[in-house]
Amino acid sequence: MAGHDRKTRVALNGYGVIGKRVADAVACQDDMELVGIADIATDWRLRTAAQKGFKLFASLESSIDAMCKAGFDIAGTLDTLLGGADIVVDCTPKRIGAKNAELYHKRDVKFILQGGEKHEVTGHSFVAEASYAGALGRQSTRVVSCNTTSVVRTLTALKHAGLLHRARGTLLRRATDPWESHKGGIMNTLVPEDEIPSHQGPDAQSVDPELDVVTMAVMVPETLAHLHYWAVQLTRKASKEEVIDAFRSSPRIGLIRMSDGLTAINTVKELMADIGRPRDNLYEVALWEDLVTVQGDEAFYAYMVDNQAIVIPETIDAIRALTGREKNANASIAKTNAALGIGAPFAR
Ligand SMILES: NC(=O)C1=CN([C@@H]2O[C@H](COP(=O)(O)OP(=O)(O)OC[C@H]3O[C@@H](n4cnc5c(N)ncnc54)[C@H](OP(=O)(O)O)[C@@H]3O)[C@@H](O)[C@H]2O)C=CC1
Ligand SMILES: O=C(OP(=O)(O)O)[C@H](O)COP(=O)(O)O
Repeated sequence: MAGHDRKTRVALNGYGVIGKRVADAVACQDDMELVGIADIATDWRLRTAAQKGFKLFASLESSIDAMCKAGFDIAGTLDTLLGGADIVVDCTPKRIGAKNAELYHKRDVKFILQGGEKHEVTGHSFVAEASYAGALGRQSTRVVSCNTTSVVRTLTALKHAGLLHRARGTLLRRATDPWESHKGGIMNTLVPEDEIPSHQGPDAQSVDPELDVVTMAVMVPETLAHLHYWAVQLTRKASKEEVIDAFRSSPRIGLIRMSDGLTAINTVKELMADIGRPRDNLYEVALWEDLVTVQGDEAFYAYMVDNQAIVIPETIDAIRALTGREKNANASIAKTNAALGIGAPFAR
């Protein structure tokens, strides 16, 4: 904590799929303190937060009564919470974050939005390995969506190796989050996204405008994770080993092998459960090393994206970048990775 006499005080707004994972990740950083959680929920979801000892606040004045009636000890409103925070991580549902940004500006507090919001709301989009330096000292940034994060991580690895010319990817998107599969899932169908490119390609360019990337997406009837297939035009003829080495150089890409029995997305999730990752979180892009195929100057590969977990380490790094607590991207990435055990289960 050189140069800082106390921990960064982090507030969280929206304790859902992403928010609860961010809260746990903040709580295990030695340079951060989770000062409270704001939400509007009145059911079991917030009760688990209370049981963990997190201080609870009401995101909306209009929710206070219902939250108190539900038995929660509410310490105040979001406004009160912001008063004691250096930065707020907004993990509310799509488009609510953009509305909340007005309040954060008014309160002059630093803030992070998630990938459901547009780039324009913050004017900066974040993936640690690609745009950390640009976030230093800013008031706000947007951690891009799960699929977009994976696209930027993998293409940045190829770019850093001098191998990336242009990339075209097909994304098989999980239909809904597991805990909501009784509400919003699809069954016995495949649903193509209604435009090409799907949003992830342009979103990746909001992080790195140099990327020549097009994405197409289809929703599939499962809830475990997303699966990507990529065809990449390289800058030159290369060997399979060069392409694999490029991916290996990223601290947040985990190489897995079909030949090791990791033949499907459920087996990879089982591995995460077996090694004791909280909520079976797979923070890394899990890329099949033995599927990587290179023909002349073209590379083909596939990987898995745990939509619920991949943006969590990015959010932790974004906190250090905005607050200026750590100026060096690699140092922040290494610190976050160590705290969350990222990289350990994968062969380097
Ligand atoms: N789910 C995913 O896989 C991923 C999501 N994202 C992005 O992360 C963000 C959060 O998504 P996700 O975690 O799935 O959302 P969830 O719906 O799981 O969680 C949102 C939480 O915020 C609460 N909430 C609703 N309205 C407000 C409000 N006005 N103020 C405060 N809290 C509120 C919700 O309560 P209630 O349910 O009662 O409304 C819920 O507890 C979105 O931008 C999303 O696009 C990014 C990557 C992956
Ligand atoms: O950020 C995500 O996906 P995306 O990169 O396809 O936008 C998450 O899987 C959430 O997607 P959702 O909008 O289907 O809930």
